[in-house]
Amino acid sequence: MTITGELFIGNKTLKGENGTLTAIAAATGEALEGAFGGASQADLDAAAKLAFEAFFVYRDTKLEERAAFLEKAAENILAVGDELIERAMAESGLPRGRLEGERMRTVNQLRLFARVVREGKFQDQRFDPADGERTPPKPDLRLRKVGLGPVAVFGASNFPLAFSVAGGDTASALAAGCPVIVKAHPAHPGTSELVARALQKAVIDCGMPEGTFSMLHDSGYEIGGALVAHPLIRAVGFTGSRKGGLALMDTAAKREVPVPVYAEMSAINPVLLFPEALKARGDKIGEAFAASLTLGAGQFCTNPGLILAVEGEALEAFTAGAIKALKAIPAQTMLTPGICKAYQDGVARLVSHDDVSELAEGLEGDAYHGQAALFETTAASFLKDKSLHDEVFGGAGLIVKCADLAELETVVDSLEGQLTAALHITEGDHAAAKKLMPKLEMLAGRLLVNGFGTGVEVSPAMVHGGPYPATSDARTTSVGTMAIDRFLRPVSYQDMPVALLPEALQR
Ligand SMILES: NC(=O)C1=CN([C@@H]2O[C@H](COP(=O)(O)OP(=O)(O)OC[C@H]3O[C@@H](n4cnc5c(N)ncnc54)[C@H](OP(=O)(O)O)[C@@H]3O)[C@@H](O)[C@H]2O)C=CC1
Ligand SMILES: O=C(O)CCC(=O)C(=O)O
Repeated sequence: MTITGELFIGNKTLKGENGTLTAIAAATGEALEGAFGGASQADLDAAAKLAFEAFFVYRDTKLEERAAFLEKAAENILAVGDELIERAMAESGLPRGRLEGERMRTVNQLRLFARVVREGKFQDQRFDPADGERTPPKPDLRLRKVGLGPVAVFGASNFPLAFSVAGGDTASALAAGCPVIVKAHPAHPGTSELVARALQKAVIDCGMPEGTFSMLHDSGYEIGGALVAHPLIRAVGFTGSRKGGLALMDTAAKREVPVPVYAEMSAINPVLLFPEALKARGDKIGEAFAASLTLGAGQFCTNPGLILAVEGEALEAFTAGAIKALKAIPAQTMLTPGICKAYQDGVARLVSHDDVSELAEGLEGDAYHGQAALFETTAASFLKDKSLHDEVFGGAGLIVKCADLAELETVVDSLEGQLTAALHITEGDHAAAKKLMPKLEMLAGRLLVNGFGTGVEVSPAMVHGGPYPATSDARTTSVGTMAIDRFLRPVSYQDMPVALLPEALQR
């Protein structure tokens, strides 16, 4: 398939004329096939108008039809074939195996939401009958949840498939009955085009209203901001930097009618190593940590960037295991030259920090590669300098040595909201771990034992979220079936004649 560089506005495609964006090969910095035309305000208005009109039809589609549409989208993505993987590899620098896995995660995520739609429980229908005998008399009340309206989705740079055009935000919004306008991420515009074509075809194949899906490219910041500000947009899904998420939250809050922005932003995902676990298998945990830290060049928001443990011989065994493993890990291509530069700057800040020691580096690589790095500091230094709490997006980890478990708890208390917190324990650590549980529940959206948070399972019981700044709203998740709740709101019907009730509430 030729990459046309076009915008997807409802069922049409057209070349945007508001500047041009070029796709860059992550490994070489060279231009790839396709010049992508940036959307204008008029293009955005056209997509938003179609989405708003489509909403009134799409929200009332039969659940079976909506589910079949999501399944068709999954089928069409698979039908793009290897071209999708090849293009995503070139644009992101991520390896084939990872992208093939990510494609199946994306497809299965759409299929999972199809099952959620078919089941219908997300509508949360409630019936509370009238009671005229009660004092005061009680009205007949019925409730169901409805879609919020058109949703803007910002694709993520680090997951060109599972968190982008047809990723979790899009799948959950479409499942909720909300049309979607995607702002493609400039790191993978060609991949975005191939997926957008599959989604647009699914809309047409399944006879969904035109405007159920659109996708725009932005040659600067202008259209992304204007999309969030657009009065016909009713919610926003975003995965990316804290700076970007905050800017979009600010735009949404300043609208005449503010709308929710579900932003998944930065995290350093603390890993707590408890004494008995360290004694039993410190070196093995160290090796596993090095592997998780450097997965996908460390470009995961769930990356385990912070190790907390009590200093001593057992911690040294962990550190030795991690150093040995890390030194053998090849540098990997990073997603974009900009992300690579930000990573190198972050590492350089740690290298030159007076209170931080560099323990090891991974193998050296080429210009656009991220070289893994491991650092250590003391709890006192970490508590003193808040800049050490900042995410370094990539394969850099920081070990914080604590005098005892009480000091480790003080460090936990000092942390910002996180996506995950991992505990490495044996049975002998249970009492110490249990004591920390209430604090950890306050800290993170997902608590996990004897593992690392990278690789989020798409499940009904998953929370991929957490207190600010991990996300903009700790009550939600961006992965798993509960993600649908972000794009729904409840409506109550009081003493409504049956003829006026939505079909699902007529009984
Ligand atoms: N924790 C995490 O999960 C992740 C963190 N990051 C962090 O983000 C850094 C940059 O990566 P990137 O993925 O580009 O993330 P960004 O947050 O910079 O960008 C994400 C998306 O939001 C858009 N955007 C950002 N700021 C604005 C704004 N003010 N107005 C309108 N649109 C905006 C971008 O558009 P455009 O680029 O067209 O301007 C892009 O489409 C990384 O180095 C890393 O630190 C990145 C990915 C995931
Ligand atoms: O670990 C994962 O599978 C998902 C990570 C993620 O959401 C992200 O890096 O943006």
